[in-house]
Formats: sequence, C-alpha cells, structure tokens
Amino acid sequence: MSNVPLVRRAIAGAALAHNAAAVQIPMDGQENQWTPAALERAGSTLKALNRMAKRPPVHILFEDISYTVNSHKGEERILHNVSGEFRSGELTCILGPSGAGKSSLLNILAGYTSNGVTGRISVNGHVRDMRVFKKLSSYIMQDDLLQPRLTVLESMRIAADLKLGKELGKAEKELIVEEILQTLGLWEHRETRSERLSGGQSKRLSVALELVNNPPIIFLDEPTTGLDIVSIRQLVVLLRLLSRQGRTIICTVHQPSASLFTLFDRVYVLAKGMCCYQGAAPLLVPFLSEVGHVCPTTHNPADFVLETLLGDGESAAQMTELCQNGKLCRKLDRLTTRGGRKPVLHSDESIQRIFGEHVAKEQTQKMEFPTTFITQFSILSKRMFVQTKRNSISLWIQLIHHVTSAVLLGSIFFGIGNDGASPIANFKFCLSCLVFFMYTYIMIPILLFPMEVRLIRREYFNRWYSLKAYYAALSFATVPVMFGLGVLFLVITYLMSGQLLEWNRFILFSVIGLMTATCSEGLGLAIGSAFSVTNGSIMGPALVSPLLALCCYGMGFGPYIEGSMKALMSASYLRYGLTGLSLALYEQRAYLDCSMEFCLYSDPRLLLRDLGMTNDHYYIQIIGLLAFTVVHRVLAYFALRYRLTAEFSNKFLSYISKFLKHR
Ligand SMILES: Nc1ncnc2c1ncn2[C@@H]1O[C@H](COP(=O)(O)OP(=O)(O)OP(=O)(O)O)[C@@H](O)[C@H]1O
Repeated sequence: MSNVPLVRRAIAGAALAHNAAAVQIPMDGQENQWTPAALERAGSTLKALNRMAKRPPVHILFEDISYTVNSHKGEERILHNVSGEFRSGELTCILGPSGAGKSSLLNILAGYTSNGVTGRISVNGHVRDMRVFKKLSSYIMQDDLLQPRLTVLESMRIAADLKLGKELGKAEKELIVEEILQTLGLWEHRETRSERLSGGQSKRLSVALELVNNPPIIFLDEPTTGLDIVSIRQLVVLLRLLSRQGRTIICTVHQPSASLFTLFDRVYVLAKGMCCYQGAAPLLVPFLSEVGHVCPTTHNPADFVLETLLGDGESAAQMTELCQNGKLCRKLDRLTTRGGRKPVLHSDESIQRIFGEHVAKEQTQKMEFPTTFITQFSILSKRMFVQTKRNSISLWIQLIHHVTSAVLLGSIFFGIGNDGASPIANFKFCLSCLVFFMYTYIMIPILLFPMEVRLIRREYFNRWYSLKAYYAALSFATVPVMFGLGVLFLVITYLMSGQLLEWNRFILFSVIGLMTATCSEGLGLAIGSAFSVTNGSIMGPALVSPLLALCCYGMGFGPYIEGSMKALMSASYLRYGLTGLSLALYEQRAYLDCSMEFCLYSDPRLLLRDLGMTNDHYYIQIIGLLAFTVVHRVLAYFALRYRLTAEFSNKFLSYISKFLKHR
C-alpha cells in the first residue's frame, strides 16, 4: 500500500495523539452545538483522521457527460452533456427531483457505470485512470448492507486487515480503528452487532469502514435516506468535517432541510439529466433570482429550487442555459465561506504535482490489492465461519432438516438394503438420497446468495479484495457444515435402510452423496449469482427437473437405451450421482437375501443390467461429478462477476430489448 509509510509516519506520534484523539461528534440531542464555526474547531482537533489525511487531494472535472441506456422503450438518454467540477476540501451535494439522474451521475463519476457513457472525466488534470482512481476513492451506495453478525469492532478490524495490509502492525491498526470509531461516535457501540445498530449508526459505520485506508475522495449515494433528522444532521456534520481534512466528498441528497443546506459547500443541481446550477451553496439563491425566481427569506433554498424545477420546464431550461449545463461554476470567495480559516484547497499546480507523483508511485506498484490472495482468503474464510457460527437459527434449521429427512427416508425404506425381493425399492432409496442432496444444496444458495451479493458489492467495488479470493473463501467456508450434516444424514439413512455394513461401501456411497451436494451447490450459486431470489426460485427447480428426468431414464430397460438418449443422459450430472450410488451398493456384491420364494434380483448384476449400469465404473461417476462441479463453479464465478458490476443489468436489459425489437 502506498499510503502505508504515510500512515506509519502519522502513527509515529501515536501515544501523544492517542490521548488527544477522538473528538466525538456530539450525538443525540446535542446537535445545536454544531454551528459551522464549532465544526471548524472540531475538525482541527480530529487527530486520527487528520494524521491520516496525507494522500493527494483530488479534483474531479467532467465535461459533456452523456449517458444512454437501453430500456423496454428503446434507447433512453439519462444525462445530456452535463459538465462540472468537484474540488478537494469541499462537501458537495447533488440535488434534483426524483429521476433527474443524480445516482446515474454519481455512478459514472465513481466509475461504477461506464457502459453507455460518453464525455471526459479528468482527475487533477489527468484523464481518469480507473486503476489508480479506484485506489483513491470509496463509494458508499444507497442500499449498502453491513455484515450483520459481526460487531462494529470486528468489522473495523477486518476492514483494517484487508485495506491496510500487513505492513502496519496490529497495534497501529488498532489505534486507527479506535480513533475512527471514537471520532464517529461509535466507540461505545463497538461490541454491538451491525444488525442491531440504528439506521444512523449503520450509515456511520459504512463511512467508518471506508475511512480506514484514508481515501481522498468519497462518493455517497443518498446517505440520508431512511434516517431521522438528528441522524441526518450528525452524518452531514461528519462529512463536512472529513471534507475539511482535504477530502473531496460528493453525495446525492433528496431534500435537505434549510439548516442542513448551509452545511454544504457546493451544490450541483440536476433536472431531467441537465445541470441547472453548479457552484457555491450560498450563491444558489442569487442565481435563482437571475432567472426570475426570488426565494422568500423564510423559504428553504433546497425546497425552493426543487419546486422551481418541478414547476415548469422553462425555468429549468433557462437555468441550464445560464450555467451552460454545468460549464459555468458560481464561485464564492473561499476565505469567506470558511469563516476566515485558510482554505484546505491546494493550488492546481501543487495538486497536479502531488497527484502526478502519487500516480507514478501507484502505477509502479504491482499489487492490485493491499493484501495478497492468501491473506484475503484467510481473512474472508474466518469472517464467513464466524458469521455461520453466529447464525444459530439457520444452523438449527439445517440440522433439523437433515435429521428429519434422514429419519423419514430411513422409515420409508426401513431394512430393505439386503433384501433381494425389494431391490427396486432400494434403487428408489438411492434416488431419494440423490434428490435430497440436490434440492437442499441447490436451494440454500438460491435463497441466500442474492442477499450476500448485496453485502459484498461495496467491498468488492472499493477493492477490499479480489473476487477470486472471495469466491475461494466462499467455496471453502460452506464445506464443514455441508460435510458434517451430510455425513449425519448418510449415517442415519444408511443404517436405517439396512444397507450392507461394509466400511468401503459406506464410504463410496457417502463420497457420491457429498459430491452431488457440492456439485448442486455450485449450480445453486450460479443461479443465485445471476438471479434474484424470486427468479432463482423459479429457475432452480425448472432447470433440475429435466436433469432429474434424464437421470432416471431407462429404469427397467437398461440394455435397450438408445445411443442418443445415453448421450443426453450423460449431460445430466444427476445421472453420475445416481449411477455412483447404485454402484456403491451393488457392484461386486454377493447374492442378496431373498425373503420370498423367488427373487428376480437376488443377483445384483441383473439389477444393474436392467438399470442400464452394467458397463459403468464408479471412478467414471467421480470424474463426471468433478467435471460438472468445476463447470458449475466457473459459471457461478462469472455470473457473480457480472452481477457485481452495474453493467450487468444494463447489458441484460439491452439484450432483452434488442431481442424483443427483432421479433
Ligand atoms: N439502467 C437503466 N435502465 C433504464 N432506465 C434507467 C437506468 N438507470 C437509470 N434509469 C432511469 O434514469 C432516470 C434517472 O435515474 P437515477 O436513479 O439516476 O435518478 P435519481 O435522480 O437518482 O432519482 P431518485 O432521486 O429517485 O433516486 C430514471 O428515470 C431511471 O428510471
């Protein structure tokens, strides 16, 4: 990490600063203390964040940005050649009526959306290089979710381990974590699980997590949505303090109150995809007067501008023309806006010089992420184990599901395992075990994974770790529960159904059962990555039903299965599972006991012949299941990768609309 020496340097005076640290943002009920002057004073004593704020200031300029999407109505233009700039040391608010294109603009500036975008974005005078920009910026999305069963402190420690790497020692990371939490008023809630935090605390934790590596630019989409007035104020006050340390902070806000509006340095107003104003917040009212809309002194300027824009299209067009669609910025003397304090902003030349050096340094760095694959894998696996362990309700449900299903199957097929009179029933037992593993392990990821995708979206976009490391950890973390419960199910059913008590048969039977579960889980992950819970719940069963039909085909007339059908059957991974289970029970086995006068299938070879499995080998079934497991998991990886980028839904919709148009 290139900021590590900076942080190290910053931490050199740790003991001193530790004592002086942690000016808390006044919480609940103390909001009236937050006059702008008080904020400035507090900002200068935020030791932890000040010390870390040594990364290059970032100044974003964007010109003629247009954004087009393909929807069912055809091509739709969301943004129309908008321009503007956002500067270091300023808190900027993007305002506008619903559907104006605020989130779209933020997504484009943060680099989350690039498909269908034209125009130029430069960072400190250089064309934006996404590889470098992503290391400098953090994006906190509107519907960000936190890891629910981790405490505030655990979440922060994991963020520090992932984002600061190994070059910083444990003590140094602890110091950073503590000071950020103190500053954000979360220290007293450090042992609270994220799922139990209030809305305002959750938002603050989202910000805290992204502050760990001290990004010079932070984007926030609707950070105030769903918060009460006190929490909103606390959050905006915090953002203002952070901007005062030289950060560029840009957020979209729906309808700020008058007192909240005064906390923003810069306002960017959008309506119908066009810029209607950009510049200093206090200059918005004079600007509106210029187009004939005099804001009454008792009125909130933010409300007034929204009412004006919603009133008639003419005012919006006039405003767009006057500000040249964002090219003209209304500037205020910075010394005045900052209450006489020296501005944090650097001159353009110094910004360019610092940034140029920083870019060169970042580019020479080989590592795309702050930590190695192995470190990411071990941190993420540990986090998943902790989450699984703490989700006791889910564990209990799974345990009860496995045990009751096993007892039910064992009772239905009780003691038939070695009876030559009921081998078909025993074959059905194999089929039932197969169906159990298939449905259970397909449905769990289909139902749970879409939520997980939402959980990791911010972390993945903000480059906490690589998708490969996450995916490897995910595949690994489910193994203990699956194997533990799977073996329990197999032991119960195997014993109750009276199968031959031979270790090797039980192991061969179990290996196939567990491999079917692993393979099905891969398919479930692929479906869960690509679809929502609702669509996935339809897709899953719809997809496996034909696979199930193919796997059972030929029962009773095995020797007469047509070649083409055999080829089709080999495309169903369930066929390998069913054959593997049957071979585990019947291959190389002596005649079965016969409880009746005549048992047609006392000779197990006859049974395998009529099932069409005479020429099959156990190891081929293992290879088949392994191959399908790899295919499913690779599919799931790519589905997840596409899902985690905003482009996916755009592309998907555009294909659908093109398809419909051509019909
Ligand atoms: N991928 C897309 N496909 C189709 N339409 C889209 C897409 N993305 C955005 N839009 C449309 O673009 C317009 C602007 O959307 P955007 O989310 O940027 O608005 P917004 O100003 O943030 O609105 P709100 O304040 O309600 O969140 C909306 O009409 C939305 O339906």
